[in-house]
Amino acid sequence: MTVIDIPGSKSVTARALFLAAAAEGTTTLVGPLASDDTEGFAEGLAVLGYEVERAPGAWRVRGRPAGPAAASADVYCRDGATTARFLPTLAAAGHGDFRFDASAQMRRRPLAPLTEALRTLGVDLRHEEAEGHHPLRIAARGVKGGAVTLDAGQSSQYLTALLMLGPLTAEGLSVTVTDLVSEPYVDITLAMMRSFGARPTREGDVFTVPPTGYRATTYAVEPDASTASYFFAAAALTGREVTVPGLGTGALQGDLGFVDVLRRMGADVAVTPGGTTVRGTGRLHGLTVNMRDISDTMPTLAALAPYADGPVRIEDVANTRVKECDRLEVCADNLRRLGITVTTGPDHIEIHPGTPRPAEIVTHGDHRIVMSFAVTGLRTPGISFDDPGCVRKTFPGFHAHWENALRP
Ligand SMILES: O=C(O)C1=C[C@@H](OP(=O)(O)O)[C@@H](O)[C@H](O)C1
Ligand SMILES: C=C(OP(=O)(O)O)C(=O)O
Repeated sequence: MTVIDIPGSKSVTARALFLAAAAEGTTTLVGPLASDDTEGFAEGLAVLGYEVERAPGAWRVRGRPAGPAAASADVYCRDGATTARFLPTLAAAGHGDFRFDASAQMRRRPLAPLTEALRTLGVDLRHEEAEGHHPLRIAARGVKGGAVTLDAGQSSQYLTALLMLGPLTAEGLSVTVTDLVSEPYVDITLAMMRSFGARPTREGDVFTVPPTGYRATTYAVEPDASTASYFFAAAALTGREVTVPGLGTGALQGDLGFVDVLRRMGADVAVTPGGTTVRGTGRLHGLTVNMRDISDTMPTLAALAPYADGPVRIEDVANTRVKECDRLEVCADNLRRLGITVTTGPDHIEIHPGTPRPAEIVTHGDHRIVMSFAVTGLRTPGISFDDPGCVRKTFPGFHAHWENALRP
């Protein structure tokens, strides 16, 4: 049995940083993820004037319920969509003149439903270049609150940002969603807001958040379930048994549901209060699966799929086209480089069984393309990457960890 220590969840760390910054008192995050995304978030907070202390394994944030200490700031959000969508929303609740920018990759990713909702709530927000994209400027004067309608069919992060803003408004917030992807991420948001003393509620498509503010706490960050998916897929492919402690029945992250896909394909899976174990059985069946809720694991499955005994069809993942790259086409293109037959449609990908041949994977700077095709590489020697270092976004130590844990 191989026990794998997986770094902290990116999604949980980003939310915890927002909530800690907005809370009354000082919060300690235990086991936060230290990676480009989350360090970028923490540095963004520091530029806004929050006190953030980062020691290995524990980060402390002194909350400022009134908002950023800086009267003006220029914040660079790097590649992180959580940073690029959550931080401007936090700043909007304060008072000051703030500019936000991001990497070329993040500048291409959409923002409009969130920034339109903020404007509806009275926030003075201006896109400097392309409408609905970074860079942007906010003249923050606090947010009164009220009711907004939101299309979160492209990204749940718009809704998460607005929900986390709710307790900081003067009168509370109500958000009606007309569409919603990646719904389990919203459950993470609601659960974590409650851990910081807020009282959000949901009735169908309507989310209501009273203006309670937040209270500091000590918050333990669970391991990252999307990162764990590569190690679980490795077990299913190679017949090993892999256990990830700390990610079990009580986990917040929907991406742990990836192990249900592996179970359907033939792997043995045990999810217990202490962690999750996947054991490969030698069977890997083809299947059709809807990954709308867990689309960060679509590339993991796509990279494993050639080894299944029938076609693997992944449906309802249109929004993977607006991630770090167009993941549907980039997965298809790389699988074709490996000699595999693939078709794509607007919201699906279908991969046929085959024997991958060695090739260089074109990563488009997408960490998940590297980590996913590392799974393919366990059975196909000679797979390389044009930019292996882009794993720094969520898992800087990936390559060493992978070699140590899984190479024979
Ligand atoms: O809220 C979050 O932490 C995230 C939500 C998901 O994004 P979308 O809602 O854009 O699918 C996910 O893909 C991303 O990695 C993290
Ligand atoms: C889509 C991702 O990241 P984000 O949207 O947070 O940049 C991801 O980590 O796969």
